[in-house]
Amino acid sequence: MSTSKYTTIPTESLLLYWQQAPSYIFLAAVTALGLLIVSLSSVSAHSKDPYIHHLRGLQIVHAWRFFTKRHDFITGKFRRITKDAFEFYVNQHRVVAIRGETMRKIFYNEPNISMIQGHQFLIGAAPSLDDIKVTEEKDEDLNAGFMKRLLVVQHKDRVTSLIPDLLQHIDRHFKGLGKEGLFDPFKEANDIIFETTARLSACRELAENKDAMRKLINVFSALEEGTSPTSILFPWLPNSSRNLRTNATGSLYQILNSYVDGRRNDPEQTSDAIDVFIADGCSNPTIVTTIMNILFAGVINTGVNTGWALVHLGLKPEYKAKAISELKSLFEIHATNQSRGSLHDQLSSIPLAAWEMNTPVLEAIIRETLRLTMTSAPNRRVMDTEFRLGNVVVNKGEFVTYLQADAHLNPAIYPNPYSFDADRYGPGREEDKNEAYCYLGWGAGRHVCAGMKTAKLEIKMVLAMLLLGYDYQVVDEQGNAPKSVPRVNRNDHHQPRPVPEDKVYIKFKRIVD
Ligand code: HEM
Repeated sequence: MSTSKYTTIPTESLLLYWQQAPSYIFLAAVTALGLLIVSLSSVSAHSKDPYIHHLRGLQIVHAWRFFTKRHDFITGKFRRITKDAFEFYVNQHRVVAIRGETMRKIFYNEPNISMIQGHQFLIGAAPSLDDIKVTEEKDEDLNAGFMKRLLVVQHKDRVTSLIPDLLQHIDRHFKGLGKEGLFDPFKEANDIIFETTARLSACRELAENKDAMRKLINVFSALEEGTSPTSILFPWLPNSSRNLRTNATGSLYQILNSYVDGRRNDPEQTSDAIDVFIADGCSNPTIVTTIMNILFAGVINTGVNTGWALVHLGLKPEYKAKAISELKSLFEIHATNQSRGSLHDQLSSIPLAAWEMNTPVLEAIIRETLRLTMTSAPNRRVMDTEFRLGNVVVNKGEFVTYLQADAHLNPAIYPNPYSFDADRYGPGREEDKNEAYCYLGWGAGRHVCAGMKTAKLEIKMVLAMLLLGYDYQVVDEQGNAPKSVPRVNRNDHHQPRPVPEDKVYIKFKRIVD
């Protein structure tokens, strides 16, 4: 009898053994083989450009780090090299990472590089009806069509008429948390912004339906989970996260489509966005795609930055006091006899123009919040002929990536860059003018955020409601004041919340009726 602990499989039974192997063994083997092929095939590919540092080693390892630890990967590599650009490969596609003012200026100004294609390939996550084989009519430039509809959604008359509703949504949400207690600022800010963005971009029935809101929020989280590095780097592998993504997009379509149908069948026409789109002759897929994209922009950026603004103000009493005083003086100027009721009624008396133009303290707080949060990497794909960034050349079809942290956390531009200091933009300092395009919170050059006004209004309204309606402090898991400002999870390029060890809460007590 053999004493070996290993079983020897005779060669002739290997085939049989393989055929009978459970499917996960098969999957693992296919994965390993795929990894090997991808790694080996890209290991030696590199340009001879003397201005670009070529990352040696297995390209799949670099690509993996780019998708899982993007911030650490890019900053770590730049720390070790002297050139201002390095290249690596993602699925055979060359990606060039750049740094410094000269290349940043060209990156943000160049017309022939595509932001959409850059983000689609190197970030993913945005929902697309292509994933569920629902087609939009393609007779218009889709991006131009989307921008046109975004203007409709953000038209000042519509937004003005919706201000009372938006404030009521925010107030109702906060009231739902009770008179005092603890909440997670990132979760609640995310949910509130989701609701207000749904009110702005879709219709009242959707924003007021708590179940539908909850389902949509869950679907958006599933979309993020469905954009795993594996699904991007090994698109040919059977992959559960891709199924998750397809299912999530399917549910998203179903929910939003039912509201579009609902409005189509309702004889009463409102000024809600869906009705305006229907009146403009848009098809259901076009309307659903528009709402999905606006919600997505709101979810990934507005929610997380609102959460951070609440945290920074909670930790900086001097800015909190300044913000409260600014809001109270707006009240005094704009309050009418009719607006002496609840907090949201009172805030509704502040006109849109005043929210936009007469809130310099809140503006500076948002600006500084974004500088600290928005440190990930916008991406571009070269569409026409080669793209020259000074001496660095990127060819048609290839990608360029620029880490915003290169500017936002650069001590030569923003002294003491990790500290929250909303006065750094004021007269005499103006640190955001220290270099060209060194403030990138809302983008720059060719791609400035098209939803900035909406996002700012939403953030200001949430801050106003919490600052005027509550006493609040930021506390850690033990209920104590945190010893330092929570660190941003800079490797999360979807929603940079605090790193898990620095999780914080808002301890609140309502002080108005
Ligand atoms: C605090 C919230 C937000 C922040 C910080 C933010 C930031 C940005 C940034 C940095 C860019 C440029 C990206 C790049 O260069 O690759 C951008 C572009 C864009 N954003 Fe926002 N965004 C926010 C909210 C929104 C919202 C709510 C919408 C829609 C309602 C929106 C719509 C867009 C669009 C359509 C573009 C592309 C513009 C273009 O193609 O030129 N954003 N945003």
